[in-house]
Formats: sequence, C-alpha cells, structure tokens
Amino acid sequence: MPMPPPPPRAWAWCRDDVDGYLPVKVSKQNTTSATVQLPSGETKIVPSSDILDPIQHPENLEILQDDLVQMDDVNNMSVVDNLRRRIAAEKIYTSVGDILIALNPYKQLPLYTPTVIDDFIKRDPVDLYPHVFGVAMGAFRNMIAERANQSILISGESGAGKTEATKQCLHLLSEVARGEGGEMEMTGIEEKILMANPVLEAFGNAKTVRNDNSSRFGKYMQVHFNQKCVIVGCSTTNYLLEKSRVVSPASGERNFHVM
Ligand SMILES: Nc1ncnc2c1ncn2[C@@H]1O[C@H](COP(=O)(O)OP(=O)(O)OP(=O)(O)O)[C@@H](O)[C@H]1O
Repeated sequence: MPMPPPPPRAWAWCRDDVDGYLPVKVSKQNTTSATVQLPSGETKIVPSSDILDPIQHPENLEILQDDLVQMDDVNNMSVVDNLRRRIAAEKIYTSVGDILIALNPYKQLPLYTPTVIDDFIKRDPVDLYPHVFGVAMGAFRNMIAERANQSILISGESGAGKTEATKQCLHLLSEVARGEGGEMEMTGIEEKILMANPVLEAFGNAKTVRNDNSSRFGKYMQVHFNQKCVIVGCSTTNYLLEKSRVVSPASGERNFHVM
C-alpha cells in the first residue's frame, strides 16, 4: 500500500515577542508544540498555543498593501504584519479608505521634499500613494468643490507624531494656497504659525517618558482662506491644558518647559 503524500505545509499566524505576529509555515503540530518555518527561513519549535489563525491568502504576504480596505484577509495579525513590512520599507503612511495611518519612523525620511509637494498639488490623487499631503490636499480640494469648511482630525498616543503631521498639513496648505501679487505677502503663514509655536510649547509642553517635547494640551487650529482660496490667517485655540502638572508632574516627568 503506497504511503499517503505528506499534508501540505499550512500557513498560519504565530505570536512573536518582538514583532507581535509573524506569518509562519507549520510543518508539524501536536497538542503542545509546533515546528514552524519563520519568514527568515529559520525553523523553530514554538508552543502550539502560539499558533493562531490560518492564513487564507499566503500569496498576499509579499504585497505591501497601500489601503487596508483592499486586503483580502483583514484581522489584527494581517494588519500589524502589513504595517510592519511597510515601515521596514520606509512607507510610513497607509490608508484605510479616507483615514490615514501614520507610523512614526523616528528619523528624517525624504518624504516632504518640494518634488513630493508638487506631485500632491498637481497630480491626480488616484495616481498617488498614501501621504499626509494627500489628506491636506483632499481637504483643500473639498473646500473648493463644496464651498464649505473642512476638518482634519489628527489623533494618536503621546509621541505618535501628531504635531509633526499638523506641521506637514500646514506646510502643504501654505504651498497650495499661495496668493499672487499683493496676497503673496500673506504667505509664509506656516512660518508665522511655527514662530508662535515656541511660546505655546514653552507654556504647554513638557518632557515626559515618551516624548521630550510632549504637548500637554489640545490645539484647535483654524486656517482661514479668502474667496480666492488664498490663506489670509490662522487662529489657534488651546484646550485641556494639564495645569495639574505645575504642582504634581508624574514620576520621571517634568512640568512645563517655561522656568
Ligand atoms: N513623520 C515623522 N518623521 C520623522 N520624525 C517624526 C515624524 N513624526 C514624528 N517624528 C518624531 O517623533 C517625535 C514625537 O512626535 P510629535 O511631537 O509629533 O508627537 P505627538 O503625537 O505630537 O506627541 P504628544 O502627544 O506627546 O505631544 C518628534 O520629536 C519627531 O522628531
């Protein structure tokens, strides 16, 4: 009687201490342990309890998906894996439909050059890729099309890069909404807003265990445009300032920068 062929190696998600989840090929598994092949090619024995769901579409594991909505398998593991591979390739932005996920690379990447700005201002969005400039440009285009105010909501945990993303939005808007002739004087709005920042930060930012320059207040910023869609001003409203920090900063943290 000929031996039956060995079962094909099955792809599954495996818990990992460093990366969260890794796609592995399971070659053997019993109730307590499993032999798996890691993406690096290394073979390892892991507890069976670390083997999670099967991977339905292993052929997609090499794809860096720009938009999570386009993924065939959407779960915590596939999303984390896609984002991990994207940031390894220095693609820090990923779309989820109209929402943009930004991962903090903690290093300067050439993502904000004049050429990139030019692309986002001039090219059709369908030919472009996820980027914070795309969000700012989308808001600008919608403002013109709908003749209505637009909002960009930037949220995330401390140190995630909200302040940086805000600056990039203002940078794009100041480039696209430049006036001509006399109105040109009103440009440089980004510089003016940025010049106000040290004062706001002195009284509202503090060194924390996560971020040396952590904003301890919320900022509601309004950029004002005239009928010709040229920026004519900006106002900032501060809210939720952590005044308690003056007398009771958390352990290992400082109160405000101002002395
Ligand atoms: N896109 C980016 N490219 C390079 N560095 C970045 C980027 N985003 C953030 N960083 C770095 O991470 C640090 C923290 O970012 P940022 O201050 O924007 O965080 P935050 O979300 O505003 O934090 P908090 O809520 O504590 O104020 C910054 O000092 C900056 O150097």
